Amino acid sequence: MNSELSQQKVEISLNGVSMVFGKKGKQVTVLQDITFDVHRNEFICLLGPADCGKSTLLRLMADMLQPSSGQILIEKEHPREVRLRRKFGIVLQHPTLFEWRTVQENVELPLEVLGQNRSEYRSKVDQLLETVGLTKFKDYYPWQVSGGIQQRVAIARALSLDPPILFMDEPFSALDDFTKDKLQFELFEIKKKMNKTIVFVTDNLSEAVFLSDRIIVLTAKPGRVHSIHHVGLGEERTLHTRESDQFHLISTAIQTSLFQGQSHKDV
Ligand SMILES: Nc1ncnc2c1ncn2[C@@H]1O[C@H](COP(=O)(O)OP(=O)(O)OP(=O)(O)O)[C@@H](O)[C@H]1O
Repeated sequence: MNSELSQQKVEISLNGVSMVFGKKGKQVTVLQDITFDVHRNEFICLLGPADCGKSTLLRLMADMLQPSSGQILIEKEHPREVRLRRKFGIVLQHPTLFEWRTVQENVELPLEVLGQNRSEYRSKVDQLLETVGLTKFKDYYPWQVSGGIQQRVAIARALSLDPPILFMDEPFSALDDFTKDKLQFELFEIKKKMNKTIVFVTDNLSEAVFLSDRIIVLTAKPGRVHSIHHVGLGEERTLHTRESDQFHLISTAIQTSLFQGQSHKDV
């Protein structure tokens, strides 16, 4: 571990986490003995081949599933406690917005459900819409805006209660390359501005390198931690980041890990 990282507070810790599903009368081990920490304000990507258990791992962290063995702690508590205190937000591949509510009303929904007073949260929501670049779309309905804008709405909604942690499951995979690049850049800026810890699932190497502080490379079935890579691109990401020597260097190293992780004999 580099010394800068060792000084940061551990926010999420996974210790020997395994997940076994029963499928057609058979037990299938999807994740095996997963151990790593996520530090406060870190951007971590879970990267691995299709079907290696990335989404399952994210769902375990978000208390949507319980591990078959091992332990997950967030701020030293069970994910359930943290979920009940609404200390994390979740963004999935498809934004699942309410079609009959405007962009602003979709973003406000979690605050409304909690019974908060609209006059008190309005200025906070306005600020959030500004941060994620949605101010000019706030009175539109989801069907009137593009897929990229819809996903921004889902991100803003996940941030509406100002949780310190964001779990994101392939949120940009359904978008075209141009929109994807734009949203990756914007997400990096949002993370910096709002000081969030982000755990992001992807099978896109370039996306993982562009966004992350560290990348956890998982092996093919069962998913295990093959290697953990410090990306080392610093605090600024620009249109030229992908052209840098460091970007190519780290991408090549991760590509090798992914390749090795496909074949368990090589791990
Ligand atoms: N509730 C469940 N019951 C049984 N099997 C499941 C369940 N959830 C996931 N699986 C299985 O776990 C395996 C891993 O799925 P998961 O979605 O976590 O992989 P992934 O790496 O995110 O895949 P992809 O990149 O293709 O989205 C799959 O074979 C899937 O069928």
